[in-house]
Amino acid sequence: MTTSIIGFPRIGEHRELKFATEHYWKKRATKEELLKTAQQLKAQRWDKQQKAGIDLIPVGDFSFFDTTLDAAYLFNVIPARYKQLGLSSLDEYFALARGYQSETESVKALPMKKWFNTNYHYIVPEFDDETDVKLTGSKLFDEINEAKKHGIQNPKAVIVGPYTLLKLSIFKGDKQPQDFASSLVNAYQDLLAKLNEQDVKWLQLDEPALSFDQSETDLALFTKIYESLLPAKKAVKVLLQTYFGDVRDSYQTLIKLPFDGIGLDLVATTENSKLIKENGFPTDKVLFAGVVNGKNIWRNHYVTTIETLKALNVKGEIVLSSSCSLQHVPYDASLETKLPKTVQQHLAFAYQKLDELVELDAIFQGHDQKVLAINNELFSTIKHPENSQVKSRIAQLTAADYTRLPERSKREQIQKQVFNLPELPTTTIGSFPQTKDVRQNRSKLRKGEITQAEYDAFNQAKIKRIIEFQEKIGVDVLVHGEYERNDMVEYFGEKLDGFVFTQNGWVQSYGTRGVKPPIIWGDVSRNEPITVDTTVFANKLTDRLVKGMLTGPVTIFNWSFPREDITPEQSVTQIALAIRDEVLDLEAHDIKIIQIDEPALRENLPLRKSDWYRAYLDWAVPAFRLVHSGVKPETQIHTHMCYSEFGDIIQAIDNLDADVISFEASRSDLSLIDQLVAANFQTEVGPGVYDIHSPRIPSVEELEEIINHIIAKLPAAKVWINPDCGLKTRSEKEAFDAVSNMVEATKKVRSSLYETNRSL
Ligand SMILES: CN1c2c(nc(N)[nH]c2=O)NC[C@@H]1CNc1ccc(C(=O)N[C@@H](CCC(=O)N[C@@H](CCC(=O)N[C@@H](CCC(=O)O)C(=O)O)C(=O)O)C(=O)O)cc1
Ligand SMILES: N[C@@H](CCS)C(=O)O
Ligand SMILES: [Zn+2]
Repeated sequence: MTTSIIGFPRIGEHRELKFATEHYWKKRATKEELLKTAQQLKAQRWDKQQKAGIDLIPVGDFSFFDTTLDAAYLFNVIPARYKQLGLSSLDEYFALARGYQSETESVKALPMKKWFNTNYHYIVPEFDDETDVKLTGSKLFDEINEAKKHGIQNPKAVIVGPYTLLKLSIFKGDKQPQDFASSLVNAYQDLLAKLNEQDVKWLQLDEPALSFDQSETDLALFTKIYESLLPAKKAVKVLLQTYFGDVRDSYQTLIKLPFDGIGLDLVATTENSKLIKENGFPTDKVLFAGVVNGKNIWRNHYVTTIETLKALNVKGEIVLSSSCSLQHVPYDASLETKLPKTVQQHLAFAYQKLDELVELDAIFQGHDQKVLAINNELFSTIKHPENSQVKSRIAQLTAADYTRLPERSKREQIQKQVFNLPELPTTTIGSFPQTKDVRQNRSKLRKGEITQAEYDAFNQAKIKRIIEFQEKIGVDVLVHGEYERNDMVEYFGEKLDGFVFTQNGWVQSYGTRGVKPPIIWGDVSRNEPITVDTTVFANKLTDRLVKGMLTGPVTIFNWSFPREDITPEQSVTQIALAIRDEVLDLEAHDIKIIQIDEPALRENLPLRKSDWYRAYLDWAVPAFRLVHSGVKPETQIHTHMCYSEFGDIIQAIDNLDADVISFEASRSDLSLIDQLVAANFQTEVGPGVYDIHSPRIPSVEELEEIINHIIAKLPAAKVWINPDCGLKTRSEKEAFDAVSNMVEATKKVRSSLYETNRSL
């Protein structure tokens, strides 16, 4: 046994799981049809891995929505309000992930958060004082049986570990994570017993939470859990798997505990290699060396990898593995037929990464030096297109380019006067539903079935309709709807020089939703306007304010596959200059409010706090300022962020120096508001008043209550009212009803505010 992977993409080579699940949700397919698609996809993944020659194949990494939710469901971490719905287990599972609404019932979805520093989102499990943790589910065991039946003789069972499960969950009652440790240990012991019965040889417990800073209390909890759990393992070997970062504070603990294997990410950081070299690695444990990058799509440079492995000087057994689950990269680079060969030959998606592991293994064992030479030759020819103009523009930047004048409080006064908006102005985050006809229109353009003029005319009709809708219900700051965008990052990538695109490079973002990240291949520049035509078209249709809508440089970078020959700071600055030009162009075309979305700002924050500023925020925040520092005082700059923990970087967010920021806050119970108050946050804020990822429509009363809650804490003069993210994933009915309720609720709160003011 010499190769393994942590996990594999599960959406299907052609997103079969997305379509099957969405059909099931719309009652256009039966449960049996959905299960059949899932079965076929699992079989295909196993076949691919087996054929490639992977020795230890993960089972349990498949999911209908999210594997953290799968673990919570398996262990009965299901709040009573979902159980009370009396649904089938599959529908109950989906209710946790997406919320549930019927004639008589209405339950919100559990919160969704970014999975560490990726664009994948997990569902946050919820414990309360009534949570009775025990092994009640069977998914993992069913999949082990299924895999064995399919001919996978030696499956590696995979599940989120107990420590990470506790660290990522929310606790609604008085009980704290440590209060659930012993019942969780019992449940995992039962899991081990079942796997023993199934004659499973390896269990991979994913504990990526160890990549965060660990306090003494954290480590004590971790140790307590595993000291109790590991004696129950009997014949099952336990692999403690980490990824995305280093285990500097837990390494000593890990090597002392009786794990049979330890999995470390040797790509994201050099720290883990350093730990092994300096402290040694126990000969009685297997090192699962994460050497093939699960987060980026470039080919592995074998010489460097072999050197890294040799330098570890590990005397015991080494299994070559991926640095994290391969779910963060697309399935198959060989499906990409339109890329220039100069680019294509450097790509490795999940299938190619399986081959890389097997080839590396052969080289490491001294069998295949020819492959090594071919790989070396490939790397000697790599050449990223350079742009000297961009380089010299960056060289000439000074502090003034990063500073917007006058200061924000003065701008706030000027803008209030110029715009004369009512209290609690309403707006949306940008996108309106990307309905089937919108996608089909784009698909027809791609296939050459319609002309560009026909494509544009269709989108213009959509823009006209959505402007009319917003005017009719009384939204204060309008958007054009983003109909022309396949995605908020891919679209910008397509319009900028320096990017290349895949036809089928889909990666799961959450549930059934996927993205096709563009690839940064050369220096980035803007050679033509991007959004000016559509925004100006919308602006001319109404007397109300229309907000221009851009994606910020950090988000464009984070949600693309980045080149690795220049630093992230260099790439982001190049993109920032390109978006700056677009901002100034919009302003020159009479667009008075411009939103520059940065939902990924928090995502790429280093996992270790000591690296936050020096290694990231010190250049990421200025990059945003560079984008908007050139506009007039009366041009209002908005930004938007969603689905991350913002509490700990609130100051950095204020330092972006935007005029207004909209946040996702509704799914996380608006706790962000208290943090904003505590931080004396200066930017005007639009805390999302409802969750757009759920099909559930919030009532006017519910929204009134939320708005009142917000303005009880924040000064109404600084508050905007908006949904928590764009509406592109909703149906038109869901979006229209919810936004109408939001505007109606705002009007009611507004009039009661005026009443109160009058009576004072
Ligand atoms: C806001 N978020 C985003 C994130 N990351 C991004 N890169 N973009 C985001 O907007 N991260 C955080 C959050 C939440 N994440 C997401 C991610 C993805 C979606 C989403 O709605 N994805 C769509 C796919 C979008 C897209 O690229 N569409 C293309 C292709 C459409 C297509 O499938 N076309 C078919 C034909 C159409 C038909 O006949 O019906 C085809 O080509 O075969 C496009 O519009 O052109 C998804 O469905 O997964 C939301 C939030
Ligand atoms: N403007 C984008 C932001 C999503 S994070 C949208 O509305 O979809
Ligand atoms: Zn968002």
